[in-house]
Amino acid sequence: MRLFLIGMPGAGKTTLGRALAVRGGLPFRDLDEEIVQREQRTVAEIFAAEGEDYFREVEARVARELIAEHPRLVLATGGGAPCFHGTMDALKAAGLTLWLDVPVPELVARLQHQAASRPLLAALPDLEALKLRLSETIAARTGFYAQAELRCTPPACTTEAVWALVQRYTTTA
Ligand SMILES: Nc1ncnc2c1ncn2[C@@H]1O[C@H](COP(=O)(O)OP(=O)(O)OP(=O)(O)O)[C@@H](O)[C@H]1O
Ligand SMILES: O=C(O)C1=C[C@@H](O)[C@@H](O)[C@H](O)C1
Ligand SMILES: [Mg+2]
Repeated sequence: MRLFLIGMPGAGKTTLGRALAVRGGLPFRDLDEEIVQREQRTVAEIFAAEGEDYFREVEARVARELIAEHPRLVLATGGGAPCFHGTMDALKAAGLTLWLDVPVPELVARLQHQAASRPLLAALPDLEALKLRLSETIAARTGFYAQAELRCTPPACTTEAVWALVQRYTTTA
């Protein structure tokens, strides 16, 4: 089986994805990390040198390559990945999608010290601006994220709770 974790930056896709892969004995990949490896530069460097459109093209291609390479997979996607180039449809066609739906105040608490390394959150003057940017981004993306078959929201996004959700879905679907 393939499980795709989607959601906002800071939602915990990488952290939970790794743990779920261990729990289920499945290979784990992180889409941002795969892009960085293949491009030999950071996400911030790609955005700065090539712009967002280029990043979205690479992201969409690498997502499809990972799907083709891995019949069994837990994939932590990038925050914007489902929203460009039909990738949400590609994920849904290839496996089970799970939306980590984390409220804005929690995202702010997690991201306030990390925003500088994230191109779409960098250069914001203060916490209010970060909050506004995250709220606007969620509003624009919810139409994609909400297409996921499964959704969890804290405090129910623990490894065991989500693994049980996945098991229930795969044995009844
Ligand atoms: N369940 C959790 N409770 C509290 N903090 C968490 C939880 N999961 C992750 N974090 C923290 O939130 C931050 C973001 O987590 P993580 O990198 O897993 O998110 P992500 O969704 O992969 O983000 P990105 O879109 O940037 O890749 C990290 O500092 C991580 O330690
Ligand atoms: O939310 C986004 O659009 C992004 C999230 C990160 O995972 C990276 O994919 C990149 O910084 C863009
Ligand atoms: Mg991540």
